[in-house]
Amino acid sequence: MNLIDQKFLELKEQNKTALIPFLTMGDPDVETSVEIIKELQAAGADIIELGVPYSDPLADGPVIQRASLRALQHNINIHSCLEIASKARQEEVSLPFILFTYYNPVLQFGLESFFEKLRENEISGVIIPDLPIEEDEQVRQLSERYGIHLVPLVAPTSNDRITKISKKAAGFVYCVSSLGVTGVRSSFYDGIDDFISLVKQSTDLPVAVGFGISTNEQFNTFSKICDGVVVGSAIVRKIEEQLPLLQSQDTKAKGLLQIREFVAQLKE
Ligand SMILES: O=P(O)(O)OC[C@@H](O)[C@@H](O)c1c[nH]c2ccccc12
Repeated sequence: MNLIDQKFLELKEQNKTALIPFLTMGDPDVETSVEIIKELQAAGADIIELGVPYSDPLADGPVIQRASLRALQHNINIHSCLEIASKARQEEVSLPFILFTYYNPVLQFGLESFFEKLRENEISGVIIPDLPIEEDEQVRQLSERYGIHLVPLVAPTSNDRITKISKKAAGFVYCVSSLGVTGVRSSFYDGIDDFISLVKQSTDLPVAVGFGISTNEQFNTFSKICDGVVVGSAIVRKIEEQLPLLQSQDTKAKGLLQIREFVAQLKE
């Protein structure tokens, strides 16, 4: 069974909601990303979105854009992200991984070898935000052949495409809570409850929500209506704040602890 399916089943039995952190791989470097992933597991994360930095992250706000720039200074690419995933596994991280990447790096890598490598490195899912369902047939066939869940995004403006997207979904359906780009928010799309219930009616798969979520209160609010909550920018911002501590061996542990404590309180 795919690790994502297994995780959602476990959480459903415990009547719990998945905490799904996103972080930009290689920010600030490969070794630190592996250490942060270990902290996320210790903090109670359930599934991790491993973000592949990209030069033109059109759906990302300033926090993730800055993280991508920092990572790209170290020439982080899909190969490095696979290396990070593999090293995290060697360090006893057993959580399901989802590779989050824009489509261009996948095309550069080669579609078939991309999925071969995902399977080799025990990555259970992939999210490609700029691959519309109308153009994803070849990617979908490969994802099914290699047993990697191609997790779709639905937005409040998806309307009549929600059913079409949900029918082809695998793993879970990712509801984007707001229009615009990623980034911490204090309010969300007006009518978000109706939007999420519409998505839940369109699929038997788990439904997760993301975009803008940064506090324990917001996590608890969404956990009443969703099976998973994605938190990206707030965690990437916490990493950014800790960079001075993370970059020195003497203070690295303190910086990692700050990240772990921030993530742990989201789900308390
Ligand atoms: O950063 P936020 O506002 O917490 O949203 C999650 C987001 O980071 C992550 O899922 C993601 C990162 N880049 C994206 C681009 C499109 C959709 C989603 C994403």
